[in-house]
Amino acid sequence: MADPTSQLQSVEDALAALLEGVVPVASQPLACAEAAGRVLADDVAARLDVPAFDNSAMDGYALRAADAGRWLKVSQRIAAGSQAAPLEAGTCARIFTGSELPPGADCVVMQERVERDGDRAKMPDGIPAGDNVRRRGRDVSTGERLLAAGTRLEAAALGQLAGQGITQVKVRRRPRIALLSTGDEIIDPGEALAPGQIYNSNRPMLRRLIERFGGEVVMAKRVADDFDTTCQLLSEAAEQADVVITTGGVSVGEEDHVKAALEKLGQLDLWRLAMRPGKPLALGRLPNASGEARLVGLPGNPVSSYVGAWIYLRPLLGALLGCPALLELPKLRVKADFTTDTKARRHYMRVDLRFLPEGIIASAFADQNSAVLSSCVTANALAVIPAHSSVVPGDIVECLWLTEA
Ligand SMILES: Nc1nc2c(c(=O)[nH]1)N[C@H]1C(S)=C(S)[C@@H](COP(=O)(O)OP(=O)(O)OC[C@H]3O[C@@H](n4cnc5c(N)ncnc54)[C@H](O)[C@@H]3O)O[C@H]1N2
Ligand code: MOO
Repeated sequence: MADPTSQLQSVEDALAALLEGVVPVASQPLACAEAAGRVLADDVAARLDVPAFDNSAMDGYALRAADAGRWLKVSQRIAAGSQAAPLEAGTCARIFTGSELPPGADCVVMQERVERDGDRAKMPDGIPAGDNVRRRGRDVSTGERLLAAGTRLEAAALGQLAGQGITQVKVRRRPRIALLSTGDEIIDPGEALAPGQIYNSNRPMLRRLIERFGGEVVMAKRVADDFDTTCQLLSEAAEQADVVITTGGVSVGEEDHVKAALEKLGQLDLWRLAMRPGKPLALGRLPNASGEARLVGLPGNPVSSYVGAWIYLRPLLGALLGCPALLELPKLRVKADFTTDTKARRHYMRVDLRFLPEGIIASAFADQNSAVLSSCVTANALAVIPAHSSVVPGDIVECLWLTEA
């Protein structure tokens, strides 16, 4: 009998097939106030120097370094937001953090180091020129690239845009995702559970991951275990979405119709992978009015869907968004505290990375079965255990950190 693992495809081949020919989706102008989490479509150039003028890093006194060590008259007070007058020779200026440095001054001394007597102040010795001065353009110079195309607009990037007075940017539209849940046994929370039925845990789980990866779910339907219905809903989904995701129905059972429907309507690129969980995962294309939608057929077992989403949907959304940070999960090499061995499939084990003073330790969830979703709830990484290998406590394993970008 033929070895059932002999035709398994590698994860690398599957990723290459999945990303082959994928181009970023169209862009749209969007108010910065609405743009958190979105991906920049174009580079953004700085239109201002930041800081816009030389200013003080401390509350204290501005002076010429050459006047250090002397009693100086306090000739002006420069509050933040006001314009400084040139500094008269042999005097100092009372200044505050962020206030403009007066022309002529070249350093600032913090007030704790200064003795004050009426309108005079005693400066400490040996203040180097430039001390406590934040030079114009130190952070950003006009014309330079402020943010690169493909940047995900998170907190610091939104701050950078606001710092330039920018109110609108061009972002990629959110890739549209259709989520089809196959299986006659699947019902939605809120409905009464009959014997043999189970609730649809994959749909809300994948919806959340898709949102974290920058996509939006435009269609979410259940598909009965029936070939014609599967064909009809796959066609409908392909018209509405950039990516059609199915869960379940990709294995070898008589009620598994996704693969056959895909072969009838479009093209099956790849099926059956040398990974655990996720062996029956199917990748393909469905024609639609604008060309084609990609199909990712995730296995029904919740852990297989969850892991498949991190390994395949995250990079696919990265390619559709033109966002390099989403293409690959960050890798860490850390010490394992568990024992395992693998057969013909690479194992993506759900692990908890514990950040201890002595280093990072990967602890594996005890039950790694692909139907046990509890293993994903606290896992913050996947330990990648190569096929035909074994691990004992203390071994170094490669882990993929489960972070959205
Ligand atoms: N004879 C074989 N049987 C199976 C094989 C095989 O190689 N030969 N592979 C097994 C592996 S590995 C996996 S993974 C599963 C995946 O099968 P399907 O993708 O066809 O998924 P289903 O059979 O439809 O469902 C599997 C399992 O998951 C539950 N499920 C499905 N959808 C949901 C949902 N939305 N929410 C919660 N749970 C869901 C479903 O009830 C089943 O228990 O096939 C093995 N079999
Ligand atoms: O490939 Mo399956 O996902 O191991 O249960």
